[in-house]
Amino acid sequence: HSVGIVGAPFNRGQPRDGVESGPDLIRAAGLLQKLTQQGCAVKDYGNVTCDDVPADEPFGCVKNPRTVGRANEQLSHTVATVKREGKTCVVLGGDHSLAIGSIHGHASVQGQLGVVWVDAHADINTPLTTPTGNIHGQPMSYLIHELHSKVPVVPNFSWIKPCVSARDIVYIGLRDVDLGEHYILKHLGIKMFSITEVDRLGIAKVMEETCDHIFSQVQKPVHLSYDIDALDPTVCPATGTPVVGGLTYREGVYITEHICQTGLLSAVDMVEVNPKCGRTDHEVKSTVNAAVDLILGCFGRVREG
Ligand SMILES: N[C@@]1(C(=O)O)CN(C[C@@H]2CCCCN2)C[C@@H]1CCC[B-](O)(O)O
Ligand SMILES: [Mn+2]
Ligand SMILES: [Mn+2]
Repeated sequence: HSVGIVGAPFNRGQPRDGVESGPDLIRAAGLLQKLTQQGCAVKDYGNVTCDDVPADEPFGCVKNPRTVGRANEQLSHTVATVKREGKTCVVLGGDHSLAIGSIHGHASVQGQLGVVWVDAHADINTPLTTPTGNIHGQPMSYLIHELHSKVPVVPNFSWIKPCVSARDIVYIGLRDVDLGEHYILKHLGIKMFSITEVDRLGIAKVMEETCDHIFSQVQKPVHLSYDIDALDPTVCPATGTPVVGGLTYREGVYITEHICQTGLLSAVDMVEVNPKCGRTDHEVKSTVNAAVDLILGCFGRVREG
């Protein structure tokens, strides 16, 4: 595997400090060395700059729109460069608003994508449905063709062209979905496996059905957007919006191993690691180490050795 690492220390998509340290914490835990040891060719593209845009007043409810929009435009260009160089792109977050730039840049080079969104949350609020105004709860709404007419043009977001079809999306791990999001998911008929389905079917069947759904019409490159809060807070406590009853470590890793085996993984985001949300050093380490292991699973690490 040829891998390009991009740091996206974004924190303006949500209110908590600390998530901007995610990229360098994950690097410090040895991600690049471990990928190299398991046979990957790894290139580090450094961190995308995301300086605060001055006077970044809310746009309706939407908070920090200009800063988040500008940072994602930069990220989109960087991800496109990594893809043009023929590498699988790994974006290290940073909050989940980075999926705007990551998926946009990916699609600008690869065209039609399959998106697997692993998360406790759907992150599909529009500027008009968001209960918090935090853009990390909204990224998908800016990217989906079928929602284009429902999303107002936010300052510094006009560069975004919708690039994902509702039928090419699968959610895994949902357990905290807002009313407006649930309406959107049902109205668009988006495939989702909540934690209830994971319990009912088992993770192996969930992954089999996920791949059947995404590859039903045609094989396409896969964008895996992995929010660390999909895993249970006992495994990954150091995150901004923890929700009880999450995926086990084993289920989390199984997802990445299965996606790896398709041979179609083209980009992966690893987001929402926030060291300041860990109460002890052990909690931070547990969260960061899980993030590293999930990424290693994307690139061929198998637990049997
Ligand atoms: N839907 C949300 C939004 O702010 O839009 C509301 N939710 C918090 C709220 C707390 C009270 C019970 C209901 N949930 C967080 C989520 C965004 C998560 C972003 B992610 O990147 O962590 O997934
Ligand atoms: Mn989440
Ligand atoms: Mn998320």
